[in-house]
Amino acid sequence: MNEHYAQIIEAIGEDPQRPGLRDTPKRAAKAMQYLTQGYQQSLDEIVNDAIFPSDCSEMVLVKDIELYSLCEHHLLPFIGKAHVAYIPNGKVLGLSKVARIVDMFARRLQIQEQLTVEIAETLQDVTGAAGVGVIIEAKHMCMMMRGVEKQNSVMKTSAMLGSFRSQQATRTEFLSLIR
Ligand SMILES: Nc1nc2c(ncn2[C@@H]2O[C@H](COP(=O)(O)OP(=O)(O)OP(=O)(O)O)[C@@H](O)[C@H]2O)c(=O)[nH]1
Ligand SMILES: [Zn+2]
Repeated sequence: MNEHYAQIIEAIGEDPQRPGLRDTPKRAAKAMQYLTQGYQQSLDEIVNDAIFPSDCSEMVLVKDIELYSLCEHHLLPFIGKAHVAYIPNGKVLGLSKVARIVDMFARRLQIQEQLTVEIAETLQDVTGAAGVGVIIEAKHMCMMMRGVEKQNSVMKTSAMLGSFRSQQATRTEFLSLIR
């Protein structure tokens, strides 16, 4: 990856040998590896068996989980928040693991719709929940720094599974809790 970044720096008309840029390919490669570390992670490792028996059957919501992802079309960041809720069905998941699941999928090349669905389906698989709801609101640098250059538009996506899909009351509760 270092070599490729050096080529990109050259291709934009810069001198990869000038002092300020000499270590840039290495740094950029390291940063890119960090931003896409989700590919190296496995769900088992992330969840680490932090699934606990519980009688709770009320909604669990983790709101305002910040996320940083990369749009797969331009490799530019999209940045925002995820709100993740589920209705337990005999088991609850360690609180931090919800955010870890968000990060595992965000730290990949993504489109927001796919990211939203992947988080929802994974939480469903891991917990066997009666229902899962995920909403992501994000700003896309590819729409702000370039292209159509809209600074205030926010993309909102949702994925509703199980009772979040079939029961209006559950969906309404979720939406009112994140408001
Ligand atoms: N649905 C969806 N589209 C996205 C996402 N991130 C970026 N895009 C869009 O992907 C599209 C790619 O369109 P193209 O016409 O192939 O690329 P482009 O010429 O760079 O498009 P512009 O951004 O309109 O200049 C653009 O409309 C982007 O806004 C995302 O998460 N979800
Ligand atoms: Zn983009």
